[in-house]
Amino acid sequence: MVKIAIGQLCSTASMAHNLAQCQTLVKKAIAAGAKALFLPEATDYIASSSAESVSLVRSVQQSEFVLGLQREAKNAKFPINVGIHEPAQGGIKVKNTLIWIDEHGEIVQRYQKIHLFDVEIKDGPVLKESASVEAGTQILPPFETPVGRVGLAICFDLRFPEISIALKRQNAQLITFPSAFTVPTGQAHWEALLRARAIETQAYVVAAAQVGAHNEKRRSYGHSMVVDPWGQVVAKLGGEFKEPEIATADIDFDLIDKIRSEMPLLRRTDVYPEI
Ligand SMILES: O=C(O)CNC(=O)[C@H](CS)NC(=O)CCC(=O)C(=O)O
Repeated sequence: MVKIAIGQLCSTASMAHNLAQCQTLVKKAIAAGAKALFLPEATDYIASSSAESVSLVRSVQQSEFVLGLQREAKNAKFPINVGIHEPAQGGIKVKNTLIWIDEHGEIVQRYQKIHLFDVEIKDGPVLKESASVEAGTQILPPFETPVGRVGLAICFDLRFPEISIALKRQNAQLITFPSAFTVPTGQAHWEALLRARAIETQAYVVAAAQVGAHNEKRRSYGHSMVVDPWGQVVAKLGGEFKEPEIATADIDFDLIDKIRSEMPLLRRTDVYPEI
């Protein structure tokens, strides 16, 4: 059994301000006895346009935000999973990535978001992530951490169960979906999707989310949560932003093993392809 924390905040275009919010979250997570902190998608910044996003991006070696979090991780010997932006080749677009900073402060794993959020919902959000973001092309194999074997995915990837199924096949015990969901799609789908991914993978689903108004145009749904491998919501935050908040959950490895042995989900790869 090991405790994890999810952090919920409202990132703006100020990386210094976002780092300060994360430093608060690290303190709260450690005080609560957590052994790792999971932060949302795009925690380094949320811009108000594609052009602003491209103008803000820095390499990890030059990002005050990432360097600051690496210092936190190293000083406290405390792993941090955080969604950031990184420059793409050519300097025209950015990558939407998720990095694992280990207890030595080193970036040891990196996943690049595969599915980009291009939507045009009538009377709802219109967003074209692909205007500024380059899509990833690989599912990252799950990796060992002090809080279990972790598989990485980001936000809109949640709607594509293939990633979760592939991570489960490779024995992930925790699957992350750091997010910045829109309010209407969050109200309609967020919890149902997260619980479905947990139930079908029999893994913990760890979903740290952005919350509140980032700028005049963008607001996120919040409701960060952790779902256990039986589909129960075991940690949950709200949908209003007042201050950076954490919630904690115990990761019970025996529960994962018990559920997987009591109800084996053996795939019929003779009927449909293995993912
Ligand atoms: O823009 C950034 O910097 C950070 N990226 C995001 O906020 C992304 C792309 S706009 N948001 C989503 O994928 C929301 C998905 C969603 O809301 C759904 O699937 O319903």
